[in-house]
Amino acid sequence: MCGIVGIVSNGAVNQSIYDALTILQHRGQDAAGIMTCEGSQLYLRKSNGLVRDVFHTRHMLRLRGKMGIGHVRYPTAGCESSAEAQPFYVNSPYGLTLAHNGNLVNAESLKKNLFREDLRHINTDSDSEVLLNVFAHELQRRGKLRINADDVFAAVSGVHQRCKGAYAAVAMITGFGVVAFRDPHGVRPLVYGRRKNSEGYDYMAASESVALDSLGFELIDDVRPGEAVFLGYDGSIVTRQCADQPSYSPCIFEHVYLARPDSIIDNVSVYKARLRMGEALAEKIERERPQHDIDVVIPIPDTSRTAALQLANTLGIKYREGFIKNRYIGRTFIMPGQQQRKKSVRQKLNAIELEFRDKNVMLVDDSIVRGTTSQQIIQMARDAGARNVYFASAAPPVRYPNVYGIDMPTKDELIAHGRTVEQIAEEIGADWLVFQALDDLVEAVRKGNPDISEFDCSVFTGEYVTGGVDAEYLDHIEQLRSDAAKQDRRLADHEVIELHNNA
Ligand SMILES: O=P(O)(O)OC[C@H]1O[C@H](OP(=O)(O)OP(=O)(O)O)[C@H](O)[C@@H]1O
Ligand SMILES: NC(=O)CC[C@H](N)C(=O)O
Ligand SMILES: [Mg+2]
Repeated sequence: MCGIVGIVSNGAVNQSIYDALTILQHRGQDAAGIMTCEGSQLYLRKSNGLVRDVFHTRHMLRLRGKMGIGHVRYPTAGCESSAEAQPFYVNSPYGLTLAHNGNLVNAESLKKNLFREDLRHINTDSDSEVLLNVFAHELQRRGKLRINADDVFAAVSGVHQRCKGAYAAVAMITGFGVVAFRDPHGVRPLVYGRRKNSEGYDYMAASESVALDSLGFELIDDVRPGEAVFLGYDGSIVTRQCADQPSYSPCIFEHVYLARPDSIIDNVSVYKARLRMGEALAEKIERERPQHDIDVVIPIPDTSRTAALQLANTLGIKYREGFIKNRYIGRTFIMPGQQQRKKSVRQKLNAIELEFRDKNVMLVDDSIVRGTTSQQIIQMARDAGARNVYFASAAPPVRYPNVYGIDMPTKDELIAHGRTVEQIAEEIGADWLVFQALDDLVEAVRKGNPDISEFDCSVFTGEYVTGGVDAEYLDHIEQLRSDAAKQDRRLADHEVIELHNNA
């Protein structure tokens, strides 16, 4: 889950793209990049770090032009080198750049085909560079010096035929426009909107609607699964369905954890979905333990707050902010290494003792993935004097790897994999553990938009909506992306062989 944005305006876009990336920062904390276009010239700045660290005034001044794309990265393929920060660039045809959220599951075979058949060289292990080159090849096949929106849509159709997996992307065609497109299952989110300018409208496509809101854009619509939205350099906008058989099957984990609560994804308010998750979980608690002795409900900040609040309301129990979050520490789950994640929980959260002493506390989190947070937080609650520590997860047990843009590729790193609920409770040290039922989670989200035919629930079920994910593939990514493999790569020297970058 990276964050992407593309803007076409009648004035400079550098500051708007920067602001949008800051708002999407929760989707990727490892690297950031902006590419802008002025006439036939492209300007790029990308590097590892948070948005505020990557772009200094001198970079911003050089990012000229009234059209551009941006990216915040949470790597799920390749390595963490700044050379794999995005946007990516390829010079032919026309000078193309691309920013991608998601993960291709057939990147390796595509890479071979690109080399053998399309005569294209890929310089990194990033699947996003593959995606860009497939798009480039499909556009090149049109064989035109001057293209129109139909050519762009035909190229997106070509991408849909060749690429498998999850991709929400913005691609910029030098001097011509920005196209935003989403894979035929719509796994990762993408919305677009407009803002009035002196001549017409500025257009923006972004991962989440909160980026539109904050910059004064009104939401037009979601980019539908398989659809492409072309934002012309001349201020025009055209949309087209480019997939033969699109199906609405977005990732449910966006609603559990990834997205901001103030976003609306596929017409579902994330905030309301989380409230409904809290309500359903409270009802399950009442069914399973009508005689419970919970004194107080305490969320584990940040993401679980919304669900925990409604859980407490439904149970009719006090809701208390017993943990205070250090606002300067980012999200721990999307940090690159387990050591860093472990250390960050303690730096990030601190208990207010009076909310715990001699009480039966119910801690609520949105999900338990590796168990890093829950293990430590339960101990902190005990250290603060809690009599009993109960734990509720607003999502079902996460038992299977994600292959669509969330970096949890190794089943053995998941605390719920191969364990019963009782065993998980023992592992994390909870006196009682309760998980949301999958049907209740699906219902909580679907209620916001009954047109969604199914959700990608693969982390809970092991069923992958796009197909193309078999045991061999899962073994392969496990070897590439386990914590141990990543640690080895981190120690290796990453020479940055890059095209021009505004350092
Ligand atoms: O079981 P784990 O592997 O610890 O993963 C799950 C935890 O990680 C996330 O929090 P995070 O700190 O990333 O972000 P938040 O502040 O948005 O809750 C999530 O909200 C859970 O608290
Ligand atoms: N989380 C994502 O969306 C990652 C995008 C891409 N696969 C990368 O690793 O850079
Ligand atoms: Mg959390």
